[in-house]
Amino acid sequence: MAEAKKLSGAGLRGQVAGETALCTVGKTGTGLTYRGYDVTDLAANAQFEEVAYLLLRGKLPNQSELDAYKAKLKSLRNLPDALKLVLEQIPKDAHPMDVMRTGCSMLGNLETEKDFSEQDDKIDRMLATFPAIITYWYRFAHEGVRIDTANSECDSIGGLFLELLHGKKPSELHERVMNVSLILYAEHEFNASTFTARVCASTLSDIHSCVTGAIGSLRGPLHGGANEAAMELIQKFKTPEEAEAGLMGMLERKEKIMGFGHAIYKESDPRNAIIKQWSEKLAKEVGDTVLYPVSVRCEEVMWREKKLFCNADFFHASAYHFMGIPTELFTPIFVMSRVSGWAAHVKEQRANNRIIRPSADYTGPEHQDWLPIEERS
Ligand SMILES: CC(=O)SCCNC(=O)CCNC(=O)[C@H](O)C(C)(C)COP(=O)(O)OP(=O)(O)OC[C@H]1O[C@@H](n2cnc3c(N)ncnc32)[C@H](O)[C@@H]1OP(=O)(O)O
Ligand SMILES: O=C([O-])CC(=O)C(=O)O
Repeated sequence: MAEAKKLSGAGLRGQVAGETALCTVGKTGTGLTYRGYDVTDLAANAQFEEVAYLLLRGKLPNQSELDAYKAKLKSLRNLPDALKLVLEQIPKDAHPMDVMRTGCSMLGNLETEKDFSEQDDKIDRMLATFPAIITYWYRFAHEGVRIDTANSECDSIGGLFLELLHGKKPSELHERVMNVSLILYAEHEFNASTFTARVCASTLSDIHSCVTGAIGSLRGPLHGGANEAAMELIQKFKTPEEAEAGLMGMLERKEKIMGFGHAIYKESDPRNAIIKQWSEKLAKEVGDTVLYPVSVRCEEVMWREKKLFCNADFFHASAYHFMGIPTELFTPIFVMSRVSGWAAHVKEQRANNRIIRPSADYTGPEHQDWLPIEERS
């Protein structure tokens, strides 16, 4: 009893809460695989759509399967008018993660999953429309423009997002970085948002409810929201020396440094080295002499002082910034990617379901006698 209490009080860390064939995280202190494929190989060679297919359909697609899958996703990019109307009501100062949550939920109202035989089509529709949902709202709220989300030039989901955001086809480099980023964020075993999706799925709820709940979990700064918090941090510093002094002060005051540390990895987050390389390339492209060196110094200081390493979020901040992406849209990009992992977990849960319902150790008062209202203090 006492042991169980200690464990549940500590965020269920180290407890096995189910089975998955989708992903391994940090098996050797580091390392990340999707259905047995190393994320480093996937990030170097695959397209995000290929990885989504792998997660959702169980195998890497051959060329004709990939072509057909991409064509299907491309054909699903239009937004229903009723969804556009809802997005147009959301204020400019709303948090874009709230927009994603509402957008997903509204899509579920308009195109409800009536039974699980529809799940693949509903999932593909979410993959195809999420970049459109966030950019439609963003451009309408900030510029008063109603963008056409259905007829963009880019084939890829990452390219589509940049094209809709900036109103022009992205460079090859930027489309490639978005592709890598979406691959890195696609799946991560029983992280908080995925676990949320699985708990919801275990009640036999619909796919939009599972994903809407997961978006809510991802929003927090201890999870997906850390990429935005990391951007706010590095933007405070003008030089690596300032960054070092600033971080030392924060550590002394026992403040959390966003973008560092991990619940599972003990040595490093393998996604960091990959996105860091791309951030460096982008820094060169834009002639940055501040944000990238500041980020590198933060990494050095955190390792030297605390043996804490950058997680996937830290160098994503500078990489996204160099591509002209507003900070508040960083976490919605995570959603565009992770919907593939969430949905794959929902499918896996449904295929072998039992309602997820753990127990709690009771820590409240023992029996209390009923008190009539006039006798209460
Ligand atoms: C894609 C993702 O979602 S990755 C995670 C993104 N989140 C962040 O970057 C937020 C910052 N990081 C954190 O808050 C944590 O490291 C988490 C939430 C990721 C993991 O939390 P936990 O598993 O509870 O951390 P863990 O048990 O390893 O912490 C060990 C110690 O390091 C400290 N620590 C961990 N991360 C940090 C950090 N980023 N900054 C300062 N100290 C930290 C903890 O406070 C704890 O100290 P204590 O023993 O004195 O209490
Ligand atoms: O696994 C976790 O706890 C958080 C994480 O890195 C992710 O979801 O990508």
